[in-house]
Amino acid sequence: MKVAIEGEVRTLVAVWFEDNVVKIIDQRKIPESVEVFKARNSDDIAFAIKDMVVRGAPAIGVTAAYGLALAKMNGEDMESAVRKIGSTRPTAYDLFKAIRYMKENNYDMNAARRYANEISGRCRKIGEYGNELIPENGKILTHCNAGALAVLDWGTALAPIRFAKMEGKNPFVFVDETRPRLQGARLTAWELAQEGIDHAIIADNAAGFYMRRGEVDLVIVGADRIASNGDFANKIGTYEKAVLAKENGIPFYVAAPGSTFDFSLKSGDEIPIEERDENEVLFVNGKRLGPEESRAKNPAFDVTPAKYVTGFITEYGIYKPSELSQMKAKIERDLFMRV
Ligand SMILES: CSC[C@H]1O[C@H](OP(=O)(O)O)[C@H](O)[C@@H]1O
Repeated sequence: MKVAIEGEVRTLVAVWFEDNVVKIIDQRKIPESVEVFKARNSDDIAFAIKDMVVRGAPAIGVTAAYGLALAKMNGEDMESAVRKIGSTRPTAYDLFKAIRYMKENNYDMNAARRYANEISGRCRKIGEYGNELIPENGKILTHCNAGALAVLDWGTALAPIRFAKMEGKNPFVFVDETRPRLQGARLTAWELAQEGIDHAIIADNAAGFYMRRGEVDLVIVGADRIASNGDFANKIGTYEKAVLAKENGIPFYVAAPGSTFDFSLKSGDEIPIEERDENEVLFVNGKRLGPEESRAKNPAFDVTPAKYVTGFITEYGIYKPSELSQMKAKIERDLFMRV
């Protein structure tokens, strides 16, 4: 996807290292503007992840990788830098995978670049495999943003849709707006519009309406952490979409690279769920929605049991939840992934 960045038309990547700073597309500003947040140290990196300047499991991992390499370049105390970045957001497993990878590779900038390139290439494979699931004129529902902005360039859930578009299959996407931070309406819709992929933003509450009317061929979502048994955490609201898909006999797929799988967890009950500031729910664009007296609850993710998952689209292929042990074996033989 080509966009104007700092006055120059270039291929969009969510985060990169340039001019001795980590440059991050500021996702808080899209779709009004495309602005670059410049991180000069680990404090800036931690802020960018926590405040969702950058978000999306793989993109958080890549940002952490570049951020730790930057910290080492700056001569920072690395234990402190790791602690700061590692304590930003608890759910996305890619964050912890990236930290382990960088530690094993002495926080070297070339290792960060290698991490980024590996994630990008793996998500391209997700696109190739997932494309096989999309029929001609296929209608796909997705939740939140699992696109280039959540990864680097291809995305995860949007990667198969990009391949289907390139292959002339004319896909259509139902884009859940995804309250409260509206990653669907703001980010997924923006990515699809940039690439001329036909889509419609829908209220989160409207997904079941279209599923029951038989207008959705399949659901593809991203993930933040996937447990050994195939339970997975993803943006709040994913669980109810999965239940509705099963109720309506619609295939439900989860697209994620190996860096999102946490085989140390037996089930999704063990996945830490981030609670975010209540004001993300109480306010939209600075305007309070409810009365002053009202409080809000704001879990950023929910866990979907494996029984609702048709398959996981990964760089190794497509696996049913019951086949994840085969994928675990592949990861254990994968020099990059097995950290
Ligand atoms: C490709 S991972 C994207 C994943 O991350 C999002 O959460 P957040 O925007 O809070 O980082 C959401 O769960 C997406 O599916």
